[in-house]
Order: sequence, then C-alpha cells, then structure tokens
Amino acid sequence: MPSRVSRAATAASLPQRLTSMAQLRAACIDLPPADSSVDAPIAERERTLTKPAGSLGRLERLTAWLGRWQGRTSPRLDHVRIIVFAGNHGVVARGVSPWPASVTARMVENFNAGGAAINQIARVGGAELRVVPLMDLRPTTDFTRAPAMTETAFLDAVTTGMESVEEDTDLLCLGEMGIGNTTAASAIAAGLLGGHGAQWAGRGTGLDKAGVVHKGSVIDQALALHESMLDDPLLVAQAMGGHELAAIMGAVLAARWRGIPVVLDGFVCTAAAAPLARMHRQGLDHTVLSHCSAESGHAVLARALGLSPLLDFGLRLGEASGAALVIPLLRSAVACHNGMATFDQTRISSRS
Ligand SMILES: Cc1cc2ncn([C@H]3O[C@H](COP(=O)(O)O)[C@@H](O)[C@H]3O)c2cc1C
Ligand SMILES: O=C(O)c1cccnc1
Repeated sequence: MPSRVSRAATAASLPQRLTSMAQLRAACIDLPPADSSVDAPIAERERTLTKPAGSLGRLERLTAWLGRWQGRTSPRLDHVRIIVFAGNHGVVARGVSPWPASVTARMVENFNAGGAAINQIARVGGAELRVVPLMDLRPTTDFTRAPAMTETAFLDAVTTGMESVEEDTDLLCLGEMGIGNTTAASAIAAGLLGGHGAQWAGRGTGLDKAGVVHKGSVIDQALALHESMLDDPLLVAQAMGGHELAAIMGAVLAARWRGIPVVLDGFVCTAAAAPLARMHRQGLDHTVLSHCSAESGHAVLARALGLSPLLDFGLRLGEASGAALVIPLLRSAVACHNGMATFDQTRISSRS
C-alpha cells in the first residue's frame, strides 16, 4: 500500500528553496496524486459502522478525503496546525482600505499576545497556531504602478510558505493578515478568471459604496498595466498579489507534496491558492474550503475553482478564522470513522 513512506520519498523532489520560476512551474505541474489505495478500505469500514449507510453525509466524504491525502486508512488529526501569513501592500496608498497599513503589525502583536479571534478559535479546535510575518512587513510595490513583487521577492515569499509547513502535520489550516489584501485578492481573481474590477471588488474591512467603486477602478488600472501577464497564473500572483498570498500558495503546494490535507479560509486565502488550480486541474484537490465569505466575489471564485464551502456563516474576517472553525467538524468525522462500533460488534442488524 503506498503509505507515508513513499510520500516522504516524493517530497524529496520538491526543491528546498526555489531559485527560478521554472522550478516553481515544474513543482506546480508535476503534482503527486492522492493515495487512492485507501479508498476501498475506508469505504468498506464506513459500510460496517452502526448507522444507516451514508447517514453522516459530508462527514463521511471528509473522512475519505483526509484518508486519501494522508495516505492512511484510519485518518489522524493529532497534529493540526494553523499558519497565518502576514504582509503589507503598497496599493493601500491608493485608499482601498478604511484601515491604515500599520494595523497589520498591530494585529501580528495581537496574535502573539493571544488576543485575536483566531487565537480563541484555534484553542477551541485544539490546534497549534503560528504567525509568519513576511519581509518584516515591508509593503509590496503599489501594483497600479509596477509589479507588486520582483521575481526574487515572489519566489522568496513562496519559499517561506513552503518552509513553514512541518512534515508531521496531519491537517494544515491557512489564513492571512494584511491590510489591503482584499484588493490584491480581487485583482488576482480578475486576472485569472476575467471580468472587471467592479465585478470582484467587495467591502473588505468596511468600505462604503463609493469606496468599493474606487477599489474596482484601482483593480482595473492594475489589470490594464499587467495585461501581458494575465495568461500566466504565476505571473498574475507576482504582479498583483502580495507576500502573504504568495506564502499561502507555497504552503498549499508544499502540503500537496508532503501528503498533508489543507483547509482554506475565506476570499483572500482562496484567491492566493487559485493560481495552483490554473496550473493544474487537480491542483487544489487536497484542499477543502471552510466557508463562503461575505466578501462579494468569494462564491463566484469558489464555484469557478470547483470548491464547495463547508459553512456559510457570514464571516468576513480572514486570519484563518473560518478554516479553524471547521476543525471540530473534521475531528468529529474522524472520531466517528475510527471510534464507532461495527454491526458485527453489536446486536444490531438490518433484519428483525
Ligand atoms: C482589526 C482588524 C483585524 C483583522 N483581521 C483580519 N483582517 C482582515 O482584513 C484585511 C483585509 O481587508 P482590507 O482589504 O479591507 O484591508 C486583512 O488583513 C484580513 O485578514 C482584519 C482587519 C482589521 C482592520
Ligand atoms: O474572506 C476573507 O478572506 C476576508 C474578507 C474581508 C476581510 N478580510 C478577509
């Protein structure tokens, strides 16, 4: 049975540190598949458990998903890790967020002091939380004037994301903090999927109607400036993304190579990972989407990527808060699969 051992062997072909776009491109295209040998044993055990067949609905599908990406017939959630990547955005100078860029650093302090929403939800989910600030929170270039990142800065950020994924992780929940990053996320979505800024711009942290219109026009300026890059998903991420978004992409990619299932957070996190789905049709198959964000555009983006959100709670925070919120659901799925009695162990049978 292909197991964690052979997966460790494939991980060796993911470069430790990216030094060229060609290397990154190859890692995005030549992806390891799921371990489908665990599908039959998991389905077989599911059939024997003391419940009507299929009655745990999506929980059963989540168990099967965890098993095939972990390469385990009995999926485990012993080491659940949350990473929040933080970065700043030059495009904030264009007035696209009601909050100043300095809030990014203040929120990193808040995460480290345990005072943010994600700290509370992570504790409830029994998950370890790590916060990774990118480039000492130096902002990207305003992408209405030039590419957000040089190739080197982009590859460094992707590499940091890759390096942040610890090998012994059973489930990785990803999120971000970065004032202005809903503008970057909208620009990436527009760059990858088409459409004008107005179709992708949302309220973010609380813009009014006029603010959203302005944000849409800022995105249109970026799309016009970087038009020649729009047919290359990685260049879209470099030109209009951000450091923390590139790191999320790197972490999702590294998790794929290391046999680690991933929970994506809201609109920003989904947009950050989206280039991987454009590089490879199954590029996000090892991920689930925690929720549908209230940020307009997320439902459309999720549908276009073939992701079906687990929750619809009106969340619009980021910070991996939605991703962390579904950890108890996944723990419940695994607990049922691994812990329930089988019909053979009980006196329950389908005939009287
Ligand atoms: C206090 C505070 C805490 C946050 N936690 C996440 N975000 C969220 O809001 C930001 C994106 O929204 P925009 O593009 O409108 O700036 C990101 O940092 C995101 O994680 C926050 C925003 C604020 C203000
Ligand atoms: O859905 C998100 O990721 C989101 C929405 C609003 C603000 N920050 C993040």
